[in-house]
Amino acid sequence: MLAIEASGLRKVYRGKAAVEHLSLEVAPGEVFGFLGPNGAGKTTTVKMLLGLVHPTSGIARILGKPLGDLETKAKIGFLPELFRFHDWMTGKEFLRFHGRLYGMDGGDLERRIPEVLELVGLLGRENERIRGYSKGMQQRIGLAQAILNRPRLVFLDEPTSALDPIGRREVREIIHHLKEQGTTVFLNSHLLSEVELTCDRVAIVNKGQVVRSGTLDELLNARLEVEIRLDVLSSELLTQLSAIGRLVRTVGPTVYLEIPAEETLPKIAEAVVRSGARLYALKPERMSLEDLFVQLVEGGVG
Ligand SMILES: Nc1ncnc2c1ncn2[C@@H]1O[C@H](COP(=O)(O)OP(=O)(O)OP(=O)(O)O)[C@@H](O)[C@H]1O
Repeated sequence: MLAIEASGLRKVYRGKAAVEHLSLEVAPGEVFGFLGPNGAGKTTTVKMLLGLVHPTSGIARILGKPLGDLETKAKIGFLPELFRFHDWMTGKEFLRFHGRLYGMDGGDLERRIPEVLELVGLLGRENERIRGYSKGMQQRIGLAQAILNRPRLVFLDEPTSALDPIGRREVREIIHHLKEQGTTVFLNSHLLSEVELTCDRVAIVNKGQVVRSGTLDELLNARLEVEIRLDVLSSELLTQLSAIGRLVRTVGPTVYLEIPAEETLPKIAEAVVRSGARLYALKPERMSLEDLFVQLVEGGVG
């Protein structure tokens, strides 16, 4: 059973589609990154998956059940973006308040609160008012709230955007811990380097549609940029190399070539040797998620 399965989801606001034919599959236990530029339809998608907004059309199942199923809702956690806290409450009061909203009973809630406080590194600070917490602590108490009900699936909307590098690392560790416990994590984020470090699989969404999805290896190994360092570069060799891959640039006798796969590397070496040039380096580097994101979003690749 998939954690999330969506097919042809569409949401129209006042005649304009915010989400269009969106299909997704998220496996249980996976940390899934959902990426896209501002206005791409990410929040609308999450709201539909959470059962907060009705799709105009399309179907989705969450933990095997149709959208809006009440029993399923009890197994889902959610940390909204820029979560507004009742900041006059102490951390503990805040968690108690949310625990009751989740319908947790007193004994279970009192046992669970110290567990989540420990997990987010706030044990010992629970009797202080949230108003006095740093941004990082506020984000962590928000995370504690999102996992209080031991969810099988957690949606985190930009959980690290307000944090410094240490705060980000802490949130990454919490996500890692959730994964170890088998929790599925659906992460909305603009911070692509974070996503590269955290996620097993990603989907990139643009203008309401998924334009690319897969594991990071599948997406990023699909294109390699190779540095070919030579003693001399003849125009014949440059022509031959340009036929093997896409010429990115040359710097003196060094050529940068984009190639589709590692299997192309021996061809490059052969072409160089045949031309009589000497090969000092043949260095493939995979694209960063940021390169791919910019290419898909700016190039409008479907
Ligand atoms: N309640 C609404 N009424 C009308 N239009 C809406 C509503 N919610 C979203 N939209 C529009 O739908 C589109 C997608 O918005 P959405 O908030 O889902 O994008 P997003 O990818 O989450 O963006 P961001 O990264 O900026 O949060 C936008 O053009 C937005 O203006």
